[in-house]
Order: sequence, then C-alpha cells, then structure tokens
Amino acid sequence: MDIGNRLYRAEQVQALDRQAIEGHGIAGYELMQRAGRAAFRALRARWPETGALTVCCGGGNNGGDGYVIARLALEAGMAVQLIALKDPGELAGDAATAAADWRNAGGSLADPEQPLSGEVIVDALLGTGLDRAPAGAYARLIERINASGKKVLAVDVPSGLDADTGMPLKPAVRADVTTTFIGNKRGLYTGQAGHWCGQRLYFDLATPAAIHADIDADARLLAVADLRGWLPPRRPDTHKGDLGHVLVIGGDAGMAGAPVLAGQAALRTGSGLVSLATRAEHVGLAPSVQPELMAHGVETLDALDALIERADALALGPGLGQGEWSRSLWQRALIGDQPRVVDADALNLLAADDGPIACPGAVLTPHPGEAARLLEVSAAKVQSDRFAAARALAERFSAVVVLKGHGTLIAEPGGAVAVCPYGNPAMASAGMGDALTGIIASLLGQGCKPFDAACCGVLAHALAGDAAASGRRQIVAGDLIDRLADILPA
Ligand SMILES: NC(=O)C1=CN([C@@H]2O[C@H](COP(=O)(O)OP(=O)(O)OC[C@H]3O[C@@H](n4cnc5c(N)ncnc54)[C@H](O)[C@@H]3O)[C@@H](O)[C@H]2O)[C@H](O)CC1
Ligand SMILES: [K+]
Repeated sequence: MDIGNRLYRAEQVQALDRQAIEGHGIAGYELMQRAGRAAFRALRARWPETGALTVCCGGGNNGGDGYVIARLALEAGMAVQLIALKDPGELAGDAATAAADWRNAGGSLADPEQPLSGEVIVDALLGTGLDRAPAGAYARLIERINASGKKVLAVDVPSGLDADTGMPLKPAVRADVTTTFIGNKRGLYTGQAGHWCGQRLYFDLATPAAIHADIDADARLLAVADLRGWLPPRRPDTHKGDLGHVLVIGGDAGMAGAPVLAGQAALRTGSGLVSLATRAEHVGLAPSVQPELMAHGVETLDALDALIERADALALGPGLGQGEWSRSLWQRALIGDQPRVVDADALNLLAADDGPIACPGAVLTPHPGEAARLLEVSAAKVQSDRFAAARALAERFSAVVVLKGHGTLIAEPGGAVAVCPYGNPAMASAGMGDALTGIIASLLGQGCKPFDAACCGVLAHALAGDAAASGRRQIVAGDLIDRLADILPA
C-alpha cells in the first residue's frame, strides 16, 4: 500500500516524526526544511505567477515550517510579508533555527495590523499541536485570512482543524491547498475536511518507510488501484449462474423506484440475476424500465421465503417503508445465511427495535442521521468523530458499517477502517443510496467478503459519481449507474 494511503491520528504522526529523528538520525530541522521546501514547491506549482506571499507563523514547529517557506520565497526574489504571533526571539528548537535562518536571509517582521498584502497566504499558525479552539490573536488572524479572498496554502493541517476528526475548532482556516507531511492525517479526509483543506497533497519528506513499521495506521485511504483486486476474476466460461443472484427487498407505496435503482446498479456491477421483492402494484415498473430485472409482488411471507431461498445476497431496505408490510418483510430478511446489505428504512426499523440485533455477515449503510438513531445519539455527535461512530456501530451490530457522507468510512468489527476520498456534492440527491446498496449487494453475491464488498462498492460508487458529475451541479442516480461500466475494470 502506498505510504500516503496510510492514515494516522496526530499523536501517531508525532511518533513517526520521533522515529525519523531518533530512530533514523534525520535531524528535526532537516525534516522541517524538507517540509518547507515541499510546501514552497507545491505553492509555486499551483500559483506559478505569484510574486508576493503573506506567511502567518504560529509559535511552534508549524510556524517553523512557515519561516522555512518565507526564507525560500525571499531567496527566490519574492516579496514576503511575515506575520508572527510569537516573537521569533522567543521561539524554541527547530522553529528558532528556522526563524534565525529567515532573519539571516533578510527577513523582517511585518506589522500584524497591516492588510494582508500577499497574493497567496501561507497558513503556518497551527498544525498537529492544536489542542484548543483558536482564540485571541490566532482567531483574529484566521478570520482575516478567511475574509481576505486570497488563495491560501495550509501547512500540514489548516489551522483550527482537528487532524483526527476533520472537525473545525472554529475558527479554522479555509485553504485551497493543504500540504501535509510524513504521516497522512485521517482527519483530512472525512466529514467537513474537504471544505477546510481544499486539495490535499501528501509528502513523505523522503523519510524511510521503516518509520511506519512499528506504528499501525489508524485507517487507510481507498485508491483507484484497489478496485481490480476486489473484483472476482471473469473466466471465458463464466456464466450468469456464477455471478450471484441478488434479491432486492423494498418499494412500499410511493417508493416504487428505489428497489429498481438498486436492481439496476446490481446488474451494472455484474450480478448474473437480479430479482425484486416489492409491492404487487409495483411489479410492472421494473421490467418496463429495465427488462433484465425480475420483479415479484410479495404480499405473503411464504412468497418472500421462496425468493430468499434462491438468492445469494440480499439488498434489504430501498424504499422499504416502516409499516406492517415493511416490518414483516424486514423481520424475515434481516437475519439469515446469505450476506446482505441493510439500508434506509431497514436501518430505521433496526434502530426502532428495542436493543441492538447482531447482524453478522451484513453490511449496514447508514447516513449520519440513520447512524445517530442506531447509536441513540445526535447526528452532530456522529459527525463530531465519524471514525469513532463507524467503529462503534460495527461493534454494536457485529457488522461491516458504511458511514456515508463526505469522506465515506467503512468499518469492520475489530477496528479496520477505510476512507473514500472520492465523490462530490452533485451526488446529493435521492436514489444515490439505493444505487450504493445495489452495488454492494452485487459484490456480496459475486462472493466478495463483506468488508471488501463495502470498500469496493463505495469506491466504485464514488468514482462513477465523479465521472457522471464532471463539473455539473447536480446528477441523478441513473447518471451514476450508467457510468459504473466505465469504472469497473473488465
Ligand atoms: N516534529 C517534526 O519533526 C516536524 C514537525 N513539523 C511541523 O510541526 C508541527 C507540529 O508542531 P508543534 O510545535 O508540535 O505544534 P504546532 O506548531 O501545531 O502548535 C504549536 C503550539 O501551539 C499551542 N497551541 C495549540 N492550540 C493552540 C491554539 N488554539 N491557539 C494557540 N496556541 C495553540 C500548543 O502549545 C502547540 O504546541 C506539524 O504540524 C508540522 O507542521 C514538520 O512539518 C515536519 C517535522
Ligand atoms: K497550519
């Protein structure tokens, strides 16, 4: 796995720093200079015409990185307005060295009350040392940076953003680019992080891979290259019977289309056969929009049992509703031998049930609101630490959990967590969840293990959404489903 796809908490990154310094003899100031060089190069690459910088330096090593950047800019002939929130003479360690080198290169402090004059602002106020909400001069400068309308490069972490959770301890710097070093931070990839980080660039600073040997990543970033490894190989003699039969259960009054979208997505993901168990009055819809789908009106549990019997995987929940009919199907289909996806109203029924029901072999796919109901907390609490929420759900229901939203998380009982860095706001519309349910159910039916099916499904869904959106403001689930074939390698 690419080192940059290993995601860490801030305290783990500090341990990596120590490993590099104490375990491999790379001086801290050498690392700081490499960080400053990497950030400066990224800045020049992104904004090559820039001739003037404003560099905002805090009182620790994040500020130290800023002094390195300021010195490099001076040496490149750029104008540099450096605003220091701590007297450089009071800095310690590597930051003091960086400030001295900046001073020797001709650097001088700007009046902090002057307007921010640079074309690009470098945020080197706070990094992994953030331990409280910015206040006083830090808060005021962060607000000035955000109000400036200038382009912003954040050093290591946007100041004020919690590197573990992706939540801003307001105020936080809103950056166009965030350059992060040595250990990629898990909080840069989920929740609100995309809003505060902008483009995320990771640099290993040429530290030896060995520094990662003794520190287990807290999570991993999904990568496009992972897709092929999860997809069952196709042999020349493969036939539809080899590719699984998915049964989609849902489609109560007013929601006839949800199971159809899930079924279409399952077909596009490679299922051999897809059936729908839905309201009798909805049976005609599926074949009329997708003749490859088989649809059955299920008004008795015997009829459902016969269909479940023939299925290799279930997609339980799209448009299921929460009435008597819904609940009877849900009770029959929630637990069983086949792997299953439990989504939408099937999750709400699960949350309404007294006491958690273990769902071994299942993949639960809540959005933050459904997750909140399942954990009996507020949605804000879920979003305040998505990693903790996803892990708690996986343990509570003994199931793989997909916590949807920006930076979707996939957690399995026992702790492994994957993060999806793809997807876009044009996907915020009804039906996207039904499509994801169908994709994951299809992969389960093709023999993928639940965690792999969830990771592969989330990744394919997000990549198809990016391909379908490509700059548009809004797409519908059908647009995404149509792009799955382009995303999934033969
Ligand atoms: N360690 C290395 O070899 C490298 C580190 N790099 C950079 O260093 C920072 C981490 O530096 P650190 O001094 O630990 O913390 P910060 O600079 O983020 O914070 C400094 C200091 O500020 C105090 N503080 C915390 N929260 C607040 C707040 N809200 N307001 C004011 N002050 C606050 C607290 O005492 C902190 O200790 C890392 O991010 C990298 O940028 C190099 O990049 C690589 C080598
Ligand atoms: K910063």
